[in-house]
Amino acid sequence: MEASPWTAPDATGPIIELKGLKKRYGEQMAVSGLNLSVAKGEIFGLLGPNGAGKTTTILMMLGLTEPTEGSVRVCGLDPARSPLTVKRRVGYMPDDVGFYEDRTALDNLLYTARLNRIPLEQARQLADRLLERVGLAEAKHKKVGAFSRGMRQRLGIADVLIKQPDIVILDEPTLGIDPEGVRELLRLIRELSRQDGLTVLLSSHHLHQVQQICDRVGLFVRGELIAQGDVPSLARQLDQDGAVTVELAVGGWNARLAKTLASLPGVKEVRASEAAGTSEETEPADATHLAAASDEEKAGTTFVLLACDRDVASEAAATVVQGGGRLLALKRKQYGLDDIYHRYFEGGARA
Ligand SMILES: Nc1ncnc2c1ncn2[C@@H]1O[C@H](COP(=O)(O)OP(=O)(O)OP(=O)(O)O)[C@@H](O)[C@H]1O
Repeated sequence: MEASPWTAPDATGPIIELKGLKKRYGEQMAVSGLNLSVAKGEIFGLLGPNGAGKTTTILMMLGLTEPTEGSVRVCGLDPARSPLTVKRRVGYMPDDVGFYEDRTALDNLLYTARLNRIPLEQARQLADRLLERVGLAEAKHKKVGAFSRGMRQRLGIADVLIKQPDIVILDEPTLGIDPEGVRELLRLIRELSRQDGLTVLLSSHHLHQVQQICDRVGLFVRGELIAQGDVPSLARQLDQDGAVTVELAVGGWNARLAKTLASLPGVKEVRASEAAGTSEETEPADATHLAAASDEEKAGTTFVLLACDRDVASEAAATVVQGGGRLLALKRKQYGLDDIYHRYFEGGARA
């Protein structure tokens, strides 16, 4: 018989809570001191390179492997003590979902429903609804062996949803799917979170995809969550580490302006290039309103890139205006997860 939960599920608290979580395999520390909270309805992305500890963490959340140290709470339950209850409330989709290949999509779902003790009539209704939801209504009587990778993944989602879980954990859900299939799958995941209040934990290497749909992201490196937050807050963290780029389009550029900008505290480098034959590197991406400028004006425009260790945008603007220049465009570079990923994972400050 299953042990009773340590704490009652709390409607307002985090639906997933990991504290000081560690997992050791022999000499190898697969997960070391992980702290993480995920709120109900949130889409959280676990992002990290191979061997970072993502799967091990997921297995501990599912009660499939025991932590060496620390605590796991999923829906207020300890998965190691209440594995069956946790299994009922959490749907897990591994990166390669196993189906009965010679059975139809519908039969596979009904089989999962039976394992979860869902009465047949209810299971049929649920399966029909879910197949519709994941865009497989037409293919419900086709054998899964003939399904494409994208169709299998969508069926995988229906398969984890048939037991009506509170949380779904998706391990590399978009692996091997074509771009259109990826878009469809991401749209579906987003919809399930927003419309149905489902909590989604998504493990991935794919920065762009994670960035598109996750509310928050955790960066996993060598068993540690080195940073977590929404993308803008991770970007701010990146800025604080010293990497802001301010881009300006200036009319009436001159050597004095260059010198004054270079002397602003925090400015490390000033690079300027004329509009005619400008390099992409220094042309502000947001300089669209320059399109309205006359050729004469454009010809007199200089694109200026300031490499800084803090945000100097407003001081730079004031400097240009006070120095007699015309400020035609200004842009502070926004960092995406790509920049963050490279910074942290590939020889960056903390790597
Ligand atoms: N059963 C096991 N026995 C021994 N070592 C293991 C075991 N499972 C995982 N490891 C090790 O623990 C570390 C973390 O592995 P894990 O599979 O959790 O990483 P991951 O982030 O999921 O990687 P991937 O993206 O490749 O799936 C790796 O160094 C791995 O070799």
